[in-house]
Amino acid sequence: MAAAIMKLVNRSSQKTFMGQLCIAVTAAAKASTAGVKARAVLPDKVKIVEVGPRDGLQNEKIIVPTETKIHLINMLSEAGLSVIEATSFVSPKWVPQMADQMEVMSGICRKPGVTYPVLTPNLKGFQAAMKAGASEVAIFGAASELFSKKNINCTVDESLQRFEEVMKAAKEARIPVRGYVSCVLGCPYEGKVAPEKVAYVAKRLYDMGCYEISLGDTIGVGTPGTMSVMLEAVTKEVPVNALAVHCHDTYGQALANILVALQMGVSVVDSSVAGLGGCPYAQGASGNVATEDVVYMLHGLGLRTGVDMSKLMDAGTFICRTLNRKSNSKVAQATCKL
Ligand SMILES: CC(C)(COP(=O)([O-])OP(=O)([O-])OC[C@H]1O[C@@H](n2cnc3c(N)ncnc32)[C@H](O)[C@@H]1OP(=O)([O-])[O-])[C@@H](O)C(=O)NCCC(=O)NCCSC(=O)C[C@@](C)(O)CC(=O)[O-]
Repeated sequence: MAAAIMKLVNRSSQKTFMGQLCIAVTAAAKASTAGVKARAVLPDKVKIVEVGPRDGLQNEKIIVPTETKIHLINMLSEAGLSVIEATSFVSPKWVPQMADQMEVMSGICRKPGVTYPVLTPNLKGFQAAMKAGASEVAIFGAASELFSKKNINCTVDESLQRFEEVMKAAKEARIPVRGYVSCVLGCPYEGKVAPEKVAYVAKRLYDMGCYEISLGDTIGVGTPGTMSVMLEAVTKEVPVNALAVHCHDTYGQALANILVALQMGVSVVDSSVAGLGGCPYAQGASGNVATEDVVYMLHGLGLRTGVDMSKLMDAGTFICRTLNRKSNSKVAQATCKL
């Protein structure tokens, strides 16, 4: 597949290359997964869910000042991102980096038309999020028992029971709820994860009322082949227009995996500015795919995102300079916006 792609690079403009890369990736996915049908047509608009301020920053070793978080979120909304996951209402003993949830929520400049979802693992988190004025929340489960235990200290079925309580309260308060399924393409503790288990958890979250299910390759081990097999299983249970993909880039496969998901009808992509992040309960997992790289690919494919690349790059530069770290975005590296 690499040779085929290089051939295409040599004789194509960037836009044509992206189109042809689509075809090459589809061919590879088809070859490795008998029976998988990729859609010929890509969505014309893709919603990006920016998770940098939460998924990205939760893993930073040094506590990031609240003012920095607020400034980053405001820069991201100015860049045209319409969904920015702002923080999480989890136990500060488990994730100290998110202990300033209240201050972050009260400090950000809420731009009309932008939503700022927050993670809520249980009713306590949901109630705190309501006090902070959150207008959307996310519950987060896993397709792996061991990961569930390490991340939220309960089994998958226990977590689903907790989420029912959150859903009930959210319905009463008319708050939309997004659902996450972690470890959809592999688990740091259990290894392989069955696509049927992913489909089971995704369906449970969808049936209890989540309007969107984000499928997380938490440790970034997926490939276009495993992504298409997993999506094939999940789309039998959950409508594709209610799915999002959330790819970490540990093995450099995230953009290819996203492309396969788009071809299979997914039109919501999670990403993190400057590729910040990792999960504190998944050692060795790298950050999310960089938002800059996703936007570059999508715009190259002629798809609309509503994101202003230049302002997005400024947000990436700001957070990298402030944290004194190198951007994981290839686009930022290529254009020296570091
Ligand atoms: C779920 C719990 C709380 C269970 O933790 P627990 O210890 O089992 O909870 P508990 O109910 O026994 O309570 C223990 C203490 O925590 C407090 N507590 C209880 N709930 C809350 C709350 N909501 N907010 C604040 N405090 C809370 C509670 O009040 C009590 O306080 P104490 O009496 O000891 O002083 C804990 O395991 C936790 O906070 N886990 C969060 C882990 C986390 O945030 N992980 C990262 C996010 S997931 C992720 O990154 C993956 C994702 C979404 O990005 C997708 C992907 O990449 O795959």
